[in-house]
Amino acid sequence: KEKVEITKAQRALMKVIVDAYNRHKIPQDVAKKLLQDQYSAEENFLLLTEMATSQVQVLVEFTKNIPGFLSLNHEDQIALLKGSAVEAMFLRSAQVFSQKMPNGHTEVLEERIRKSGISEEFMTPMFNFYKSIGELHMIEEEQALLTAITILTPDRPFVKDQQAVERLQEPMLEVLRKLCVLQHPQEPQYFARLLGRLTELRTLNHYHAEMLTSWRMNDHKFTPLLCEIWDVQ
Ligand SMILES: Cc1cc(OCc2c(-c3c(Cl)cncc3Cl)noc2C(C)C)ccc1-c1ccc2c(C(=O)O)cn(C)c2c1
Repeated sequence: KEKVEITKAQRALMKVIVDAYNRHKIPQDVAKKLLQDQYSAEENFLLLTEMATSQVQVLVEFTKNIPGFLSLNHEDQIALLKGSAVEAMFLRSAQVFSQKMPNGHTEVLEERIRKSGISEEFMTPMFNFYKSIGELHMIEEEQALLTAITILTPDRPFVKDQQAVERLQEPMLEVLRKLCVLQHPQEPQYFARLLGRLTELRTLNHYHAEMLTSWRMNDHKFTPLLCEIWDVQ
């Protein structure tokens, strides 16, 4: 039986990531807007666009706190953010869903997503993903590390120095592997299940590109920040 122990250095790395993850969240006044009572498809789209824009800002701040990220080549920093934004946002919105947000936000959020001009064919994989994340009952350390690992994916488009990104991602994967063994001793496959979610996330990129196209076809406007990070307009 392998004796798994998280070293002091690994615990320090985990603390930096979790603190950054907890520090950077969508401001409450933005999240609260979900509860306002207009429910038209237009209103829902505008609210979700505001959420997404706020979430991108949160994501950029979180990423800047990942040890070593700011030492990467600047173009690679941009390539990693652009390449991982949708996945990190699906991961965050899935975690928010499964945490059963306070006072019924979850139902309201689901209602707004279902009525924002997203076609049925994208709803199913999206809510299946939300469900599969919910079933994992991740602790916040796992959520924070999984988000950092998603951002530090070396084979994003246009990344020049993939080895430099691998050198940052590998220690995160090792800490997460040990954490999973310690947190879920009765489930040796838990770490593999977490990594399986990252594969599922990649498929959502494809659906999301189609969602953007169909929104744009119906003349929906995005914010400058979303246009920049998602290469639209
Ligand atoms: C819930 C959502 C949706 C969202 O994006 C909304 C969108 C998406 C899309 C879709 Cl629908 C689902 N998943 C990922 C994408 Cl990226 N694709 O396009 C859009 C807009 C532009 C219409 C962005 C962000 C949040 C979000 C994130 C965190 C929190 C949070 C907390 O951290 O405490 C509290 N609340 C209410 C949150 C809401």
